[in-house]
Amino acid sequence: MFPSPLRVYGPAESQRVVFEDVCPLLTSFLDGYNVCIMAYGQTGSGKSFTMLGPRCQEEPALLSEPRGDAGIIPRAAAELFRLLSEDASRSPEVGVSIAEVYNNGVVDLLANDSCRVASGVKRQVLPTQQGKKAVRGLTYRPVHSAAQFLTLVGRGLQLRAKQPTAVHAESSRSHLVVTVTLATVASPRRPSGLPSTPAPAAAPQSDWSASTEPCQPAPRSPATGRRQSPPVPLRTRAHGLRRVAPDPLGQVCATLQLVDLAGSECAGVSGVTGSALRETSCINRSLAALSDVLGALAEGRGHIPYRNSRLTHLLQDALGGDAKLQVIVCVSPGQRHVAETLQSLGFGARARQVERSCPAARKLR
Ligand SMILES: Nc1ncnc2c1ncn2[C@@H]1O[C@H](COP(=O)(O)OP(=O)(O)OP(=O)(O)O)[C@@H](O)[C@H]1O
Repeated sequence: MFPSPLRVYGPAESQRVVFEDVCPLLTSFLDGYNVCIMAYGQTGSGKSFTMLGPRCQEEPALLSEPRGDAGIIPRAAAELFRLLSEDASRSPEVGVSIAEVYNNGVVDLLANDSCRVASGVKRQVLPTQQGKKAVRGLTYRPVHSAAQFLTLVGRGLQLRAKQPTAVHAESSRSHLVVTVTLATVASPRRPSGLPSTPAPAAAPQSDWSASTEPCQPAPRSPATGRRQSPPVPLRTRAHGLRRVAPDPLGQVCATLQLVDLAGSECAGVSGVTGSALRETSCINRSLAALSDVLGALAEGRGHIPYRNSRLTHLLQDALGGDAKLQVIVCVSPGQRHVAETLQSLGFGARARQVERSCPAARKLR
């Protein structure tokens, strides 16, 4: 077992600093690895702030040039398209789908109803022919810029379930999963200036089987000056993680999942009743199922209970497959939250025992 690095961000640390540690995973994604970055923590502890930024749900579109308190998703969108623009040898197709897990159902947040009005549509998680998990019928939109990407995220957020509680006036009542798909034609890297590879015609089905292609040395980011290889030791080369293999047509399709989990909460403290109480119960059960899955993976158990909740079923390939997983645990420093904070840190410790994980802890400012 390789110990995973643990980074604690204090209350004064900026969103930029947090993103600097996430940034190398984008290079991994471009290099053909599947990646999942998720924020976990009690309600009101700063998960949406970390992943999206402040008051994001009120914005029609998130800024494509991230500034100030912009979170991981807008920064990742900008960095992704910046990196893509730097390499003329790639002719990628980038696509986005956005789903929420609400009351143990998967809802497509980019779907339109029969009148072409944006409305969440329930979907099912089903196995693919490759034995992976996919959401059948999930809307997939090609994007060509960070601005397009973030317009879609803004649109999805308009539909995301929210509910004021005694703890948090804008509490998210669902787990948000933004999936970015990057389809490229597999070819050796070539110096820029040479003719580029033709773009794939359509979003391909992913194939997560193994490849033995060696990794390229990563360049330094002009933004941060840091080398953009993944933080070591994530479960990477040394741990046997592999890039996505090309399909028979030579296409590589890697996925980046950006997950803003709903917050764990004590119904007695958040004061919810009626339908909100049902939401709380579903949120807590799905988070417990997530913790159980990580525990089973950490212990190397033969049976991993992915199917105990829609959340773990949806994230099965990221949790137990060949993805690089980064968990950011958000905690509130207040004394009255100590029980929830300990529970969240316990979750982080559990995630850390899974060889692939690289949890970081974050305090609310
Ligand atoms: N690091 C931070 N600096 C400044 N403000 C923050 C920080 N983290 C969170 N906040 C603020 O705290 C409030 C709660 O944060 P946020 O909405 O991200 O919580 P959450 O964990 O997503 O909650 P829930 O699970 O209930 O949706 C928001 O007003 C947010 O802007």
